[in-house]
Amino acid sequence: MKIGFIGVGAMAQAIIQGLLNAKFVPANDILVHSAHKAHYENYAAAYGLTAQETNIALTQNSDVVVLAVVPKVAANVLREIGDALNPTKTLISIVSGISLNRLAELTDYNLPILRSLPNINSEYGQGMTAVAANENLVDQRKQAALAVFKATGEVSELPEDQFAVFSAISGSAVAYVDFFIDCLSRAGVKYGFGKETATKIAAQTALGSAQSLLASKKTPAEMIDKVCSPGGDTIAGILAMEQAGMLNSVVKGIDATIEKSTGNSSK
Ligand SMILES: NC(=O)C1=CN([C@@H]2O[C@H](COP(=O)(O)OP(=O)(O)OC[C@H]3O[C@@H](n4cnc5c(N)ncnc54)[C@H](OP(=O)(O)O)[C@@H]3O)[C@@H](O)[C@H]2O)C=CC1
Ligand SMILES: O=C(O)[C@@H]1CCC=N1
Repeated sequence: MKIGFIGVGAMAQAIIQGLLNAKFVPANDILVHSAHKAHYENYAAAYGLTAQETNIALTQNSDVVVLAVVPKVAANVLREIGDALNPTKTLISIVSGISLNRLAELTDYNLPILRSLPNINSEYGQGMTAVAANENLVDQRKQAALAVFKATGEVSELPEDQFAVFSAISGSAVAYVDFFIDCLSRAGVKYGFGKETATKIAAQTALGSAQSLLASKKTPAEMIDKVCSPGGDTIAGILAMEQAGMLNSVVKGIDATIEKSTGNSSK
């Protein structure tokens, strides 16, 4: 199976590296093209991928075409490759905010299309990807498209009307979780730890907490209660964080993320 990536930015590279790590396909079966020749050619050369001169050539030579450009250029790229797509090829979009119907409208209503929203942790096989398939993507072809993301982490099939929220609490939330880790690390620095040491401690604590939460099948609140010894230090910290508006700050951040991706305000 030849997989072509239109765009080799941050998210495409994370998926490609995840696929290479998983040995999903031979490196030269991954085709790439992007806006800047030096960028996609150097990237292809570094990892043994196959560079393509144009988006159209990439589409013609791929079984699966992954649209990995930013939303504002996606429509033009889809119009450009429309004639090179046909129902024997699967179109996968990772573009935030573009519906299955809009993808078909810009190309061809007969195409098998998978709308996806991955996250950057795909690079290390720790991704979390939402997918929605159109009615033309079924059976083996659908399984092959899902396999691209299963090779790089967890996959959840979701109705399209949940994609914006998913994107906020997963795609974008990688940055928010890292932001929290950085906050812990800076607090460590305030009290004299070196930044590198503090970050390692905070990151391992976040990793261990997430793994323990999933393994325990308990709720986050139950895990919090186990850490808060009666009359102890942690409950004092939780109360101070809440007094500073922790929960509201996070929800406001998610509101802003959803508003940006949909143009709709929840208020
Ligand atoms: N970053 C993330 O964590 C996530 C991103 N996404 C989605 O992924 C998409 C890409 O985001 P991201 O990787 O962050 O963005 P980047 O800006 O890092 O990458 C965009 C890529 O598009 C390429 N490009 C621009 N114009 C064209 C064109 N006309 N033809 C071919 N390639 C073109 C650029 O080329 P060049 O490199 O040569 O300049 C670049 O490689 C977005 O739609 C975003 O919504 C979804 C989930 C998570
Ligand atoms: O910031 C963005 O627009 C993309 C979508 C989800 C994560 N990154």
